[in-house]
Amino acid sequence: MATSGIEVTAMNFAYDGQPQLFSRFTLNIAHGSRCLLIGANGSGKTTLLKILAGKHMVGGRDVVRVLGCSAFHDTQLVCGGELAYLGGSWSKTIGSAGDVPLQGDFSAEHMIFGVEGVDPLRREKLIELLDIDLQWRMHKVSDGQRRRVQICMGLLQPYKVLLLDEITVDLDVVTRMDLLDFFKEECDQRGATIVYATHIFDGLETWATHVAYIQDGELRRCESLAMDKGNKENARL
Ligand SMILES: Nc1ncnc2c1ncn2[C@@H]1O[C@H](COP(=O)(O)OP(=O)(O)OP(=O)(O)O)[C@@H](O)[C@H]1O
Repeated sequence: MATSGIEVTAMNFAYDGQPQLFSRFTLNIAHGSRCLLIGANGSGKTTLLKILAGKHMVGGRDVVRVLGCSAFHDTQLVCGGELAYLGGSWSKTIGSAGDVPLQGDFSAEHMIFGVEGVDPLRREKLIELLDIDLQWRMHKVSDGQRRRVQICMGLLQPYKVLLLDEITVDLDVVTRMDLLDFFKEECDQRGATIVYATHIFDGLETWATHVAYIQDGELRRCESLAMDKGNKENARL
């Protein structure tokens, strides 16, 4: 069964009062791929992921398509958990104050078990994988521990498309590798599609199936890595 993954067609985008960041930008990511999104600081990776996550309205319904639906207009994609975005710091937007870090004396258990309609086995697996102590108080843990709870919550629903923006940056090496293995399993077993923006390439040479390289809002390269397996070129990602 052929299912569409991510399709961006001739997309134009600029932040208010800024020059055009994406101009007639086109990208196709096949269903079931693990695509690395790479590029220099400011090249547009986060912006692209947020657009794919339906956080910005860009053009009409046909410009940014995820799983055959419009990323922005078809809100059931995000509400139903099929399209998930994990990135940035854990914050909430408060009116004119902008993004304010999440504060408050909550336990990890309160946060994780607060997500409704979750398969308990999947939840158990994630808690174990991320080595989370349910008694952690969220305002007293390290950045990496807080990040693990954030990742756990973001993965509780079995997404079909997962957009990751540098989320493994605070994780220790072992947890990062375990998580990458979990993502690979999710693609192989459930046909999930993952786009992962990162600057840390350790262990990704054989993990990724595709790489997309953007420079100043332009797609410079988008290709399969499968043919290159074992090729030293990949090690220089
Ligand atoms: N909210 C915003 N308003 C205006 N301009 C923005 C905003 N967010 C990002 N930009 C600009 O858009 C461009 C792309 O930023 P973006 O965050 O997408 O890059 P990036 O590739 O994710 O960078 P990094 O690797 O540093 O995370 C940059 O020039 C940035 O200054």
